[in-house]
Amino acid sequence: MSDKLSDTARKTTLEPLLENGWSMVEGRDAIHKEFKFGDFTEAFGFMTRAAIWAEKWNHHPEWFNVYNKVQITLTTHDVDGLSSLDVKLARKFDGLVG
Ligand SMILES: C[C@H](O)[C@H](O)[C@H]1CNC2=NC(N)=NC(=O)C2=N1
Repeated sequence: MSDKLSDTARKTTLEPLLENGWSMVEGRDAIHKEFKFGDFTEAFGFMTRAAIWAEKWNHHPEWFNVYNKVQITLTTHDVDGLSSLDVKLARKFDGLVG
């Protein structure tokens, strides 16, 4: 389990994600990003790789897929808000497509 992100951590670790396509979800302490791929196979390939990391770190995305798009919301249900695990997973997901 991870603590809710401190104000300092939000500046240092969340800010870079918000400059890289992630945005705050309105009304929730959560971040969101839409990933777009060439087709469904590529999108599902990404989801498969992402799922393996999520399971390894026991931290799971809320996500929605249609064809070549994957919309992802990250938050930590155990603390009812963002934690360092969300930052860690967001960075990993960005890395999988980068
Ligand atoms: C019992 C189990 O460890 C918890 O429910 C984990 C599983 N995956 C999780 N994923 C996310 N996103 N938030 C959590 O609080 C969380 N908790």
